[in-house]
Parts: sequence; structure tokens; C-alpha cells
Amino acid sequence: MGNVVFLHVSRPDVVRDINLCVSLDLGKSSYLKATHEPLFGGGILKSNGEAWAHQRKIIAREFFLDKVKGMVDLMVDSAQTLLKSWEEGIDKNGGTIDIKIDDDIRAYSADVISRTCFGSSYIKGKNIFLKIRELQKAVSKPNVLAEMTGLRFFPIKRNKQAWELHKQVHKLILEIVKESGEERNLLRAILLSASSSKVELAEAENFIVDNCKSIYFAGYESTAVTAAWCLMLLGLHPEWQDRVREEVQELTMVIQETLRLYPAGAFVSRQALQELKFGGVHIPKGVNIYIPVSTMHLDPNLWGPDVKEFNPERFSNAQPQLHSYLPFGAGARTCLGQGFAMAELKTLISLIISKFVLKLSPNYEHSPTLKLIVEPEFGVDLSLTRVQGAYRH
Ligand code: HEM
Repeated sequence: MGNVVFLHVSRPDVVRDINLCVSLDLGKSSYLKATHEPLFGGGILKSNGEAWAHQRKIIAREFFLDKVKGMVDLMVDSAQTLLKSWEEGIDKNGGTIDIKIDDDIRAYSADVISRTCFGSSYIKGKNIFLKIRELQKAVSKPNVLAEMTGLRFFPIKRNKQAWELHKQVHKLILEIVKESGEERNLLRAILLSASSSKVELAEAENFIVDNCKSIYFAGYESTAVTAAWCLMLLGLHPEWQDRVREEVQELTMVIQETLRLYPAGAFVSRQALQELKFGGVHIPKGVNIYIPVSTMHLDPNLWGPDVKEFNPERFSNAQPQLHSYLPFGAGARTCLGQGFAMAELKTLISLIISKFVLKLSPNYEHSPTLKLIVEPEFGVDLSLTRVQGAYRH
């Protein structure tokens, strides 16, 4: 078990130092030496050093702002299934429905990321998400320390199931790779890079599969869960629904505030690739440092006395102090899909708000729970009616 430090102080200056010292030390690990475990393998999320830098270069350019702008129509298309099924549900049910929204939101997020990754093979690609979700459940344990230290990968029964799922996902991704033509998408970019790097076939296959899995996980689950939290908060605060209907720009603040209260990534983590000292703390080489994001996000000294309240207004004037707001992490390893995620969230939520009035259902049970990311344990239950009058599209 590796040594672990939890940084339970809310010190933006220390977080900045950690990011500067740790993530810029690129180390020397090769792709093959990267940790191999069933969920992430040696993909971008878990690799370090040159292996990480290489993968980041390939993937990041697929999510530059100009590319993201070109994906908005695709996102609008992906939202249609959800919008239509909610409208039909309301009409059939005499003007209102009570639903658990999570599966519909996940289906939207899966559709968007699958089209981005796999282009025209996206329907086949979506089946992979179901398996990755099973895989995520198979490796998740209530004990957070075991989650992060690798203990969960000892060969107990649960792990046999995880490795079995891992094999199935590997096979499915390679099937899509074999079928894929010349069209330009993320899979193709990863493919070209793997084939130009003159490595053994098995290594090239791992490179492709592990990065597809990393993108699936990073891009699908966190965005879907953030959308669910955001709709829960809007259901609880009808005044903010009105404000967003009046002025869609207000939605950015609503999403920022959602990410402050419910950051999908509970921890930003770094490994000390060399001995370090900051904030008076000595960190030996090899130690894993975990910064619990909510410690920063819920500190009244950084955010004021109303820190536990939903108040998107706090983002209207000043941007938060650097390194005190970490929903997408910070430094060299900051989330490379954040522009994409914000576009995806804004597209879906603005379409929903323009068509439906949301109310938190009495069936909703509030229980944020950590399953690698912070999710609503029992899902989000909303009562929906159609928007009347001027805003109806
Ligand atoms: C609301 C949605 C999202 C949230 C809250 C989120 C959050 C995060 C966080 C906290 C990190 C770690 C950053 C650090 O260590 O400093 C991260 C990394 C990453 N995210 Fe996201 N993310 C989201 C959506 C996405 C999407 C849509 C994609 C891609 C399509 C994506 C791709 C990645 C990748 C590849 C990394 C690893 C970067 C690296 O290690 O160099 N994320 N994300």
C-alpha cells in the first residue's frame, strides 16, 4: 500500500505549490511501466511522466475550443430523445410527471461522448458505457482509502468480476477499432498516434483501449452527475429557473455554483515523484497527496458565511481566488475536457429549462455518496410540467 497524505487544510497557496512542484515533474515512466488495473489501465488519468505528456498532447487537441464549438449541434441532437420522452410522458399523464432523471441524463452524456469518440460507430460504442459502469461498481468500495491505494485490486471475488468486465470492454473497443474507417474523431487520433509510435501490437492495443476507457470515464460519468445535481438544485430553487429562462447567461453561474457544492471529483491527487517540502510539511518521494476538494469549496474564510447555501450570484462579479475553486483541478493536469463539459451541460440544461418547470419531488432522498465520484445515491426525483407561454420553444 502506498503512503497517502490527505491535505485537510484549506490553503490555496499550498495547493498551488503542490501543482507546481508535483505535476511539472514529469518523471521518466514509460507507458508499459504505468500501473495496470481494470478501470483505468495505463491511460491518461493514471499515467505519469513522458507517457502522460504524450497522451495529453494527443487528447487535448481534440477538445480545443474551436473543436468544441463545432460539437454543439451534435449535443442538441443528442438531447432530443430525452426532451421528447419527457414531453410525451407529461402529455400522457395529464400535464405532470414524477421521474427519476438519472438514466435519461446518463443516456444523453453517453450519446454525446460516444459520438465524439467514435463518430458513426457511436451506437456500438454506447454499449461499452454500460460495461464500464458495471466495472466502476465492481471496483467501488465504501472505504475511500482502499479506493485510492490500490488495495481493491487484490484478487478477491469482486476483482475477478472486474477483470472479466475489463476483458469484455477491451474486446468491444478493439472491435470498433477494426471497423472504424477514415473519419476524423478521437478514436482515430489515438489510433494514428499508437500506430506511428513503433511499439509492440499488445502495447498499442493497451494504449488505445486504456485511453478510450479513460475518456469514457472522465467524460461521461462526471458530466452526467453534474447535470443531475444541477437539475436537483434548480428544482429546489424555482427563482433561478426563471432567471435562466430570462437570461441564459445566468446558467454559467448556476453550473459553477453546482460544481462548488457538488464537485464530481472529490479529490485532486498528485504523486510526489521526488522529495518535497511545502507549507512546512515534508513529503517523502512516492507519497500520494489527496486534496479533498470540498474542504476548499466549503470554507467560510474563502467563500463567506453563506458557504453552505446555493447562491450562484457569488460568481457574478468576482471569479474565485486562484486554487480555492477546484472542480476541474488545477495546473498542468487540469481537466482537459472542461470546455466540452461546460458546453454539454449548458446545452442540455438550457433546453430542459426552456421546456419544463422543475420541482424537487417528495420522493427525492438527499444522500451524496462517493463511488469514485460524488453521486446522488438514490438518484434525483423531479416533478415536471411544461413551461407555459413565452419561453416555450
Ligand atoms: C463536469 C464534468 C467534469 C468534471 C467535474 C471533471 C473534473 C476533472 C478533474 C477534477 C480532473 C483532475 C484534474 C487535476 O488533477 O488537476 C479531471 C481530469 C481529466 N478530465 Fe475531466 N471533468 C469533467 C468532464 C470531462 C470531460 C467531458 C472530459 C473529456 C471528454 C474530461 C477529460 C478529462 C481528462 C482526460 C482528465 C485527465 C487530465 C490529465 O491527467 O492530464 N473531463 N477532470
